[in-house]
Amino acid sequence: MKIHLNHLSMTYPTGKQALKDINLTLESPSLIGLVGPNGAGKSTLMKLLVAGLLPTGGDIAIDDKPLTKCEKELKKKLGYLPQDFGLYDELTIWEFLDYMAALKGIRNSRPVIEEAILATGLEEKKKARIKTLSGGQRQRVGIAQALLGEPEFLIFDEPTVGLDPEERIRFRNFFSQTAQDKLVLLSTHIIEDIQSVCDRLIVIDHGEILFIGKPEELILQARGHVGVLLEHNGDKKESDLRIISRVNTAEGVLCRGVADELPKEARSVEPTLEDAYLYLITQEGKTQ
Ligand SMILES: Nc1ncnc2c1ncn2[C@@H]1O[C@H](COP(=O)(O)OP(=O)(O)OP(=O)(O)O)[C@@H](O)[C@H]1O
Repeated sequence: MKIHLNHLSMTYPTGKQALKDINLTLESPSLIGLVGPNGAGKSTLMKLLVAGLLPTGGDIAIDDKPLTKCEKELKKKLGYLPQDFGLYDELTIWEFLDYMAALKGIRNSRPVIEEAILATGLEEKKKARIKTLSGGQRQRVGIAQALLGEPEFLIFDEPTVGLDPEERIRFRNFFSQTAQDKLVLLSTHIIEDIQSVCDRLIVIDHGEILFIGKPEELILQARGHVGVLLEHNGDKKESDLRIISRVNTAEGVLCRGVADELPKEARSVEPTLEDAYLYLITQEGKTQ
């Protein structure tokens, strides 16, 4: 499956331009991480991809056909977990998935539902009412409904929000397994979630793409721009380093930060993906 976004723009009726001239090709199989700060335009991009919104400029092509001409076909191949996904509290997991399968037009839904329940580890809970589930279990139900009918293209908008670290690890592994033969697009602002699993990364901010490439390529861009320095007790030095974390140590507070040019008191360190992402975002902030 190949999805091509051609000069895509979206301006809401309020006048807010949420996406500006996006050009992008997504191809299966791959697991693509879409990252950006709050309000960057991630959800808008996902809604356009599922034809939940119509772009105000440009177009989207699915396997070289305009999305406007193959919306039905796309919906059959699509699994989508929106950010604000409502569940029917009074239904059991099974009943809810049965209902979603009917909406998707899936015939003989029993084996399909069983498979989605198995994939999300919900076997023991399948007869439980949704209102009795934990946040992580509810999120799993959302993912299970996206998986119904073996979709080729999966979109998960902030799937790990509100989950505990253990659940997040479980989901990460799950996404990388799922993406082996599909196109999976995962939006998040938690870099850790995509660090080890995505083969491609798209960073957006203020409706524009700042980076497309492999996570290692983003890390390379930040080499020489990430440093640490010790802040002795009570001595908060003014520095050009934009601090991104502080850790208490026996010698004082160890600050980690990014800068175009590292101050001489800072020691250069190997960037993590999160450092590299924050460096990119701060660079962009300067040109705004
Ligand atoms: N229906 C709407 N009408 C007007 N403006 C909107 C609408 N939906 C989103 N926006 C604005 O468009 C911009 C992009 O929003 P979007 O929800 O796509 O960002 P996001 O990256 O998904 O953010 P978050 O991580 O906070 O969900 C924001 O400034 C937002 O306020």
